[in-house]
Amino acid sequence: MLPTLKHSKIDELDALTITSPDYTATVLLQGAQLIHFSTRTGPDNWLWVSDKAEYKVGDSVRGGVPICWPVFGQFEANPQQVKDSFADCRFDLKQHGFARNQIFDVDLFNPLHVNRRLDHFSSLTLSLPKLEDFHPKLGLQVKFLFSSYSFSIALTTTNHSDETVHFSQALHTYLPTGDIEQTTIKGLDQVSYSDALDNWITKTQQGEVTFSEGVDRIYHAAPALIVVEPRASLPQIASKGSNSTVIWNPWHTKAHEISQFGAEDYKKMLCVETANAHLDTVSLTPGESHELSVEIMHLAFF
Ligand SMILES: O=P(O)(O)OC[C@H]1O[C@@H](O)[C@H](O)[C@@H](O)[C@@H]1O
Repeated sequence: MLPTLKHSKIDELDALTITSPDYTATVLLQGAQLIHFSTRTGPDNWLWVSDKAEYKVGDSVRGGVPICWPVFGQFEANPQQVKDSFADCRFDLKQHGFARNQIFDVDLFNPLHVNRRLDHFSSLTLSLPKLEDFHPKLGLQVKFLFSSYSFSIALTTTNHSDETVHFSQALHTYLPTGDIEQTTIKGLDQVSYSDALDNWITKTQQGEVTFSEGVDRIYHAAPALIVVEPRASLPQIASKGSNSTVIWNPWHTKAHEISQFGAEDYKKMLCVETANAHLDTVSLTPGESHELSVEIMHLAFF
């Protein structure tokens, strides 16, 4: 049976749900935000979404995979060339850009792709509509691929202006965990990072990443990662077009500063973000495109 696409409303927001016998995925048109993916063998949501999530126009939902674009993090913390590229931008770039609050257009739903290994995928392609007065002129297309064992999200940014544009971005993936204090991330040993909670000092990761206090770090590399947590599943994360990885958990100490976030939520989530952020930015000459993508598989489900 081919996957089907159904439109629904979650409170104020339009959602598209793709259903096949092997998997289910739900994407919000606001922000092209994936909020649910599950498979027959991994039936719980692979993404963390806050119980306090609000589905309101103009507010990014806390959870799933928000898209930070065309600027990651606080605008002022970006390199000067990014700030210069967006100096005349009339959209709100204070934190994580503005794409996460925009309503995307649906370009295409394709229920069946087959790869060389004869795995079946469906795809959904959304794009940022042409925005009046968006300067510099950048296009953004978001393509989701769903299969019985993985999902991927690819952001393609195209420079339609007549000058070089420098930007930053992230696929801000929220993952669930059974217990943050027993969660580790493998793959970042010896990678240097900027510690946002310690004056942006550069440090070097020793061994696996563990969580016993708030973590807000930008690692200066994007290797393949495995998240090890107490439940049986082991998300494996592969990135392309990315040179930085953001790891974030606000802990109870900052929980109250985060919207749509409960006091205890930090125990059950972590963010592993596929990014070009902080010292790492993308530069596009006129007419050039760049693709950033993440693929998540669950090893234990094979
Ligand atoms: O509350 P927001 O805007 O969704 O941001 C959440 C977090 O996003 C992370 O990517 C940042 O590293 C954190 O510093 C930030 O607090």
